[in-house]
Amino acid sequence: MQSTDKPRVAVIGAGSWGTTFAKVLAEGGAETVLWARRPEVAREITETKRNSDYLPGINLPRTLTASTSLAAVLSGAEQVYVSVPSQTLRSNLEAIRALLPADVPVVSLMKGVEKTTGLRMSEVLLEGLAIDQDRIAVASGPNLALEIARRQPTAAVVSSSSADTATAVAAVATNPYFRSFINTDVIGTEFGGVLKNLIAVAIGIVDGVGYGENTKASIITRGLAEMTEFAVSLGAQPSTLSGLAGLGDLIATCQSPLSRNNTAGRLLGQGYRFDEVVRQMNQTAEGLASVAPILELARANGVDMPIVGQVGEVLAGRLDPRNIAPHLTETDEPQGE
Ligand SMILES: NC(=O)c1ccc[n+]([C@@H]2O[C@H](COP(=O)([O-])OP(=O)(O)OC[C@H]3O[C@@H](n4cnc5c(N)ncnc54)[C@H](O)[C@@H]3O)[C@@H](O)[C@H]2O)c1
Ligand SMILES: O=P(O)(O)OC[C@H](O)CO
Repeated sequence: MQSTDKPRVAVIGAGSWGTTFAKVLAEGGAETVLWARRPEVAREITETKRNSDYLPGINLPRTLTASTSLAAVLSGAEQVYVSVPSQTLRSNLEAIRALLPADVPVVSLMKGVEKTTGLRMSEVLLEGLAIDQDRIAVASGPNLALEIARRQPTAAVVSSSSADTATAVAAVATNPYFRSFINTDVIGTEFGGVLKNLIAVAIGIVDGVGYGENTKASIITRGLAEMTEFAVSLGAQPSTLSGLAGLGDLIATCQSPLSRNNTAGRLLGQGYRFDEVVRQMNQTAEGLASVAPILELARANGVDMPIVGQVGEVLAGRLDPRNIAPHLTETDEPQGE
């Protein structure tokens, strides 16, 4: 990155999180430009400093502008942040690849896995952009967009196989109300964000059914054990799963009505079918698409995921949501905690 006081950064995706992260970067001092898919969204952000569809009531920084031109947004960017729905990343990268400035860090803000391949978002970035792995970073943590857009104090973690890249990104993605820590455990950081969504769907389901705090605490606690076993089996450090990207995000997502995954679960628990829930959600609930590929990876690695498995059964319409709670283990045999 050039050593200017105001680095120029690009954010791809003007939904809730892309817009909020752009606000974080701009309020940390970066010259920030957002890429929006829809012209009316780009116009509203640039002209009225609002993104009313995604962040109602939030005033965006005066310096923040948006455009539908990827070339204009990426030109001169010293860091690039990507926040589109995970299932659309690969096709978005086809347009980004030729326009990406040389040698700049590319940061995934996403929390899903690709349904067709089971790949994490940093792996899709690696394939789709054909850049050095050390240029790729991911940012994750207990980061509900609307709270951060309201400048409520929050921490995140930036992870890259290169500590230098993680440090450079965290230095820019920090402001008085948003603090970025760093680590080099990309696998643990990404899987933390993906897996907590699935547990949040389970929590939403039992909430919708009407079960109380004991049920939810049991699912959160056993869910963290399930998340940790899965992620460690795929190469994560256990400590990452007890950090911001694991436990931290699990707490935020499971207890907040702002969470789309939690909301989707609640609708399922109230008796709506999967297709009805998808129709009602007008924002991305990543967990719904990640269940199947995560269960596939778990099977391939010999990991039991009873809670995520039950979520999959509810989504498929094979399990009554009221029966999800007792299924915290694969068998009725007593097990060590
Ligand atoms: N919203 C949050 O609180 C939050 C926080 C942390 C991480 N995330 C993650 O950020 C990612 C983006 O989530 P979000 O909340 O911004 O979602 P969103 O639904 O609010 O916005 C998604 C954005 O991607 C754009 N997009 C680009 N290409 C698209 C395509 N082909 N199809 C559909 N939309 C396309 C949409 O126009 C929209 O602006 C997800 O992986 C999510 O898990 C979200
Ligand atoms: O709204 P959700 O469920 O996608 O969760 C948002 C963030 O990931 C919380 O950290």
